[in-house]
Amino acid sequence: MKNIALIGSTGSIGVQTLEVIREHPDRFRLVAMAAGRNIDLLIEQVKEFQPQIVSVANEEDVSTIQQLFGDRVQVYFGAEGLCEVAVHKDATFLMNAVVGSLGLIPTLEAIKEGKDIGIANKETLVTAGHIVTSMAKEYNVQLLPVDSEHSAIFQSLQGNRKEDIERLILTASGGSFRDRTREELVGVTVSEALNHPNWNMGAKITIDSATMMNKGLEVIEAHWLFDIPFDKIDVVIHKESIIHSLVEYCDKSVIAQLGTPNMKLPIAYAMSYPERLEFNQEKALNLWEIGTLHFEKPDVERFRCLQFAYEAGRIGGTMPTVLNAANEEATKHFLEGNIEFLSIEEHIEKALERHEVISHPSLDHILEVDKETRAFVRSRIE
Ligand SMILES: NC(=O)C1=CN([C@@H]2O[C@H](COP(=O)(O)OP(=O)(O)OC[C@H]3O[C@@H](n4cnc5c(N)ncnc54)[C@H](OP(=O)(O)O)[C@@H]3O)[C@@H](O)[C@H]2O)C=CC1
Ligand SMILES: CC(=O)[C@@H](O)[C@H](O)COP(=O)(O)O
Ligand SMILES: [Mn+2]
Repeated sequence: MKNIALIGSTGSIGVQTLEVIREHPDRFRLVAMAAGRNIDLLIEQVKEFQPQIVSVANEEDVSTIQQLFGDRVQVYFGAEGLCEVAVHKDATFLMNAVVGSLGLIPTLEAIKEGKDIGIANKETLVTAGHIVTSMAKEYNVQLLPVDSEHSAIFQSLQGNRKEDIERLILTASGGSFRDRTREELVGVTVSEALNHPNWNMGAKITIDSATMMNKGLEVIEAHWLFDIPFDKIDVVIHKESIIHSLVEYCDKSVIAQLGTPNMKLPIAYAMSYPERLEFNQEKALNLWEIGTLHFEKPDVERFRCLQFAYEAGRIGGTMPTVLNAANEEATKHFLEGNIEFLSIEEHIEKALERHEVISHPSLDHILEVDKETRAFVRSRIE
């Protein structure tokens, strides 16, 4: 039995993590969970999974949970609450399914307590990948990829030697606006941007997918997870999202992982690695039905965020922190209807241009740069 702590239980990855736990009660038990503001869903989850502790984003929601569950559940809130859940004494595995760099501190705290981490929350690796990976090594904990592309790479690496890797190839769907020209992006609406062709995900990552910042963040995520230089990480547009990513080896053999677009597979693989769980209810891949798969080179003039991410990743230090923080802030304002879709990349570009990079940043530097970048983007928008 593996005891799981889950942060981000009410989100897209969180809900699917709970489905995996529900379908495999002989393998997993939920002992601690954290949500943000979706208290109605959290209450249903607490009733069903009966964790020992829960956390919510806001203090005013604590009493609602306490009144319903009394002494059966301890209730925390805010950033400290997220950490309480992440380090719960009975958990051996943390599923980090929150969105944004707020996942960083709970991840580091869980690593210090020796928990293995299922990492869906890519922003944590983008903003402070050097700290997360070096601490994971120091405390001998596993960072198990949940992001579909990184799970595919992880699966394609099994049984092979790291020194034989020639190249990682990340696939990208191209997002909601894959077939539009730059001119056709002027004035696009939030609901158009949220209409991802293949995946049903949270709002922030769906917008990231439309700007292709998602793929940029994933390039940096792959760099840290697999310790591969940026020159050896490529992106290919593959509109069907059937091949989840590929690894090319020195003999030019390419190993890929395929499947229907379904996040439960990578979630379960991270939780059960190195074993695989049976999934009888999920739709199997039917290549006869699919027939044809397509591949294209991404146009970095059209998808500028992908280029920004490569540049920020190569510069390193605090540059990826700025990339991530500016993107989080600008995307939030797009979702709130305050800025145009194409302004997202402008705000990120300006934040990157003005930043004086710190080459080997400490955690304090990262937190300060994150805060300062968000304030800069906010001030431009206001
Ligand atoms: N969805 C997907 O298929 C994939 C997602 N990912 C990555 O996984 C992560 C999660 O994505 P996704 O599930 O789509 O996101 P969602 O927006 O669906 O869920 C985010 C979760 O974080 C919680 N949360 C937000 N703010 C706070 C806060 N201040 N305190 C505590 N909890 C908070 C939300 O709580 P609440 O809703 O209650 O406010 C929710 O549970 C992201 O980093 C994303 O990039 C990676 C690959 C695929
Ligand atoms: C499911 C998943 O891992 C997402 O990150 C997905 O890959 C987004 O699709 P894009 O390829 O459009 O960014
Ligand atoms: Mn992905």
